[in-house]
Amino acid sequence: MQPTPHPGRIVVDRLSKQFGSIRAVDDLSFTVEPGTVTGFLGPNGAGKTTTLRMLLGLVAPTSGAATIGGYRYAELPRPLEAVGAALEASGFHKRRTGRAHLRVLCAAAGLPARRADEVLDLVGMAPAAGRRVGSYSLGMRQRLGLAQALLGDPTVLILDEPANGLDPAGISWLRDLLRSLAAAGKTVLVSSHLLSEVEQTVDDVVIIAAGRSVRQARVAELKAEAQSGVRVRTPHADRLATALRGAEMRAGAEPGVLLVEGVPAAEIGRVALAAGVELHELTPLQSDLQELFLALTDGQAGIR
Ligand SMILES: Nc1ncnc2c1ncn2[C@@H]1O[C@H](COP(=O)(O)OP(=O)(O)OP(=O)(O)O)[C@@H](O)[C@H]1O
Repeated sequence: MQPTPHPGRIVVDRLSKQFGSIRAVDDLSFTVEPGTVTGFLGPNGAGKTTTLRMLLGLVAPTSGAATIGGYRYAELPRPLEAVGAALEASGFHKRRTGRAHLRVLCAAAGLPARRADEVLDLVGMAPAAGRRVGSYSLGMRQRLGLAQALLGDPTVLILDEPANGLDPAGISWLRDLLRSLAAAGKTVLVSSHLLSEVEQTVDDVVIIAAGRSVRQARVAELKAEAQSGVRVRTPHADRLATALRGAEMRAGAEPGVLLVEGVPAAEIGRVALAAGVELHELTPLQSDLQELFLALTDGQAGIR
């Protein structure tokens, strides 16, 4: 007998979708674990939304399977408690208030009406709960979409470009919310076409281009790869360079500054200490994840 999968585990297994002559998703496989925030990244047209729609049973796969806790969406015993999703911030009834919109959904799902106010509060929309959705800004509609996704207190949260339309304070708020949901054991999958937008939010990334997986990794791993060196300032640059022999390095623009590639800052510190070299600065240079993302997806970009 197969072991029962964790109810929060998402498994995408050799998933493909053909739309006429376009292979929107092509033999894609990945797993998303509970307790993590995973970024689902790719350029425009890469196949992110199509994949999420297949996960949510809104589009039938041409082949392969996408399951949540071992079930295809349509087979989930209690879908609202299993999965909450926000695909796009439209499709709201413009003349209803945010509160009324959510109360209709509560009634349909057998949830108490007060749950509408609880989730509006959770997404910072309590002050606008009584306003018509038609008067909401894009960012407010995004928050309402998120509130809707959270209604059933689901184990898994699937969000398509949730940061769209949010201001910097909103993005930072979203980051904290998603991190706290993951810390509470939920599975969070968020799509984005900007790695830089989600790099501080996500633990893992699945990067796709032209419907295919190009990279799956921990963000920390990608950051280490994209790391563009360590700046070291010392009055004994020559001695340090000798002690670090073998490492790739060049002199910085200022005297006493060395730029070292491929050796972590901690290791440079250790070598300097062992060699009795005084350090005045040891700075890992800003990694440029977006550059790495572009390099990974280059030439296979989305628009087909
Ligand atoms: N219903 C459909 N009929 C035909 N083609 C479709 C359909 N839905 C998506 N596609 C095509 O499938 C490809 C993938 O689209 P998808 O919306 O999944 O990409 P995406 O990664 O979400 O892009 P974006 O970042 O621009 O939202 C595109 O070429 C798109 O035109």
